[in-house]
Amino acid sequence: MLPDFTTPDDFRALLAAAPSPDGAATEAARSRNGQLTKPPGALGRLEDLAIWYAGWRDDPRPSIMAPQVIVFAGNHGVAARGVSAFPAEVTVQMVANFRAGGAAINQLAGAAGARMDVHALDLDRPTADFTRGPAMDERDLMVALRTGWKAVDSQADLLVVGEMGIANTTAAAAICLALFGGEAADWTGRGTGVDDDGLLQKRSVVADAVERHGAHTDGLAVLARLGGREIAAMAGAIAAARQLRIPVLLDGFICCAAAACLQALDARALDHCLAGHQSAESAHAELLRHLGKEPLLSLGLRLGEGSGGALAINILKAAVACHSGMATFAEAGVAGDD
Ligand SMILES: O=C(O)c1ccc[n+]([C@@H]2O[C@H](COP(=O)([O-])O)[C@@H](O)[C@H]2O)c1
Ligand SMILES: Cc1cc2nc[nH]c2cc1C
Repeated sequence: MLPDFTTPDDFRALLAAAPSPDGAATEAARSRNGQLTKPPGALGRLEDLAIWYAGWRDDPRPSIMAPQVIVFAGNHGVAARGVSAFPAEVTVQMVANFRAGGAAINQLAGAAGARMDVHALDLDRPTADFTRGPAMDERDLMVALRTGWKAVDSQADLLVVGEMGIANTTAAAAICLALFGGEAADWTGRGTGVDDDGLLQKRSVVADAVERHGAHTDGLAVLARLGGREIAAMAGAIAAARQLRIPVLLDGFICCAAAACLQALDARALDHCLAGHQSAESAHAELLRHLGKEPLLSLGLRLGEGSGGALAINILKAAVACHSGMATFAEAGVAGDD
């Protein structure tokens, strides 16, 4: 059962008390892996993926039958500052496209055998322009966090969270600058494809925002001041998945910025997460280094929507299928190496 929360302190307490992978299931999976009909280590990273998954699911021989993809959408006041190649109306238009089945993520979730849910958060009430004040007040932050928290299906066995929000690469860059420091240019990329002038404008908006709000180590303060509703909802969903022992495949730059806010709250908060892919958004590689995550895929995607996470479901499914479905040396009558 998923506990509920109402205040930021409740949320912090839940994160601090979140479950860890099961040691006995991990060890049993490691032992099984050593008996499978292949030279030791020959399935490379797939072996570690399956053992990791087994530990989180508390099942030495698991399967992935019910992956869930959730796309959260939000609108950003900072979009009015000329930081995106596309107008803010695209957010609501793409939500209609997700619901009609016409977006890339519909196809990628389908190809991975995942159910897909879409949550649009108050699209007609954009967050405040964070160069002028906090993007969200505490109430808005808690509503968005709880939307994400409650969106996770407790019966899912793998989760991908994705987003749609024009201007949200600006918010994600500001979050990274506030949490990790450096220069605005280090964290600011082209998003949907701004030109050179747009990139300069975006960098100055990111620098202004962090100058106004200051660098912070508190993940909830950073989420409220510089984030957005879909970013907070992704953080809520990732945190809920941990409570439910549902492993998570992280998506691109914005998803990982949401995850970074959780990591700032608790160093172990992302232990149940893997990086699904490395986005082409220029700062994603550095963000993944800060999260200590090695991406499963690197295909030049810079779409968001959960696309890279959804693609990676297929890799994890394949790893778990090998682990749980292969014969052991004894079962197959194949001579071992001893
Ligand atoms: O996931 C990524 O790494 C990623 C990189 C660039 C753009 N996006 C998507 O593009 C939108 C944000 O881009 P922008 O230029 O409006 O900030 C938002 O809807 C994201 O889903 C996503
Ligand atoms: C068309 C379009 C689709 C998207 N999907 C995620 N972000 C997006 C941004 C745009 C502009």
